[in-house]
Amino acid sequence: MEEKKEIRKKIFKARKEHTDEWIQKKSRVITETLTALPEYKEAERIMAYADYNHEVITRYIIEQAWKDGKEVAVPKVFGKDMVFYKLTDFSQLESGYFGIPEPKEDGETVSWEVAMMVMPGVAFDVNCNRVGYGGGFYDRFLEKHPGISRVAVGFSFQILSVVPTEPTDIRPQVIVTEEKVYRDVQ
Ligand SMILES: Nc1nc2c(c(=O)[nH]1)N(C=O)[C@@H](CNc1ccc(C(=O)N[C@@H](CCC(=O)O)C(=O)O)cc1)CN2
Ligand SMILES: Nc1ncnc2c1ncn2[C@@H]1O[C@H](COP(=O)(O)OP(=O)(O)OP(=O)(O)O)[C@@H](O)[C@H]1O
Repeated sequence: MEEKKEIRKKIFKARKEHTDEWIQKKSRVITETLTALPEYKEAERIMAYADYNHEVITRYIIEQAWKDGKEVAVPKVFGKDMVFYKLTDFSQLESGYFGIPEPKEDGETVSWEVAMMVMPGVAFDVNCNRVGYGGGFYDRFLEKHPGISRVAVGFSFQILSVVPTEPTDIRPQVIVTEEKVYRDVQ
């Protein structure tokens, strides 16, 4: 099995090689599939992320969630933790941790009742294991909030047959790619 470091390197390269147009087109397809899921329909608030560097674009999901009357929040990093602030307009984002767009600090935080998390990731496998940037931010956050439903988004080139796991990993229950929906059966 490949090490996480090598996996990250390989996927970052693949992400760079895809054009903006490809990333936009497939992100729209992912949005269509994600917003048809029961997890999305049942959620009153969507805990999204603000994409950078050819991650799945979340703008379309966020816009749809606003149209559907859902509350939207995105994370800001503080030390080893993330705080989710309510997002009502993209102008509330500024460049933050490692250049990731983050909400300004004076925003309103949200509750995590009846919420769905849109999880980013670098690589996944068919059993819904996930490799992120290596900060452990999502594992730490989700450990404290087990009631939040977990839906990851990624492109099909990010799905590998097996990725390394750790005991602290918290798997998404669903992964949506432009080609397929993976559901955790374990
Ligand atoms: N858009 C987005 N926001 C997010 C995440 C994410 O995956 N995507 N996170 C998910 O946890 C958190 C930030 N986590 C991060 C953890 C480490 C690095 C980091 O070390 N980046 C370096 C090196 C990358 C590498 O080569 O491994 C860099 O960008 O230079 C970045 C983000 C919260 N916000
Ligand atoms: N609940 C937790 N409590 C303490 N440490 C944790 C917890 N979850 C993960 N960690 C630690 O965080 C580090 C990074 O974890 P991991 O490689 O799984 O990150 P990742 O899922 O790739 O990153 P991210 O969630 O930020 O995208 C590991 O050393 C791991 O032991």
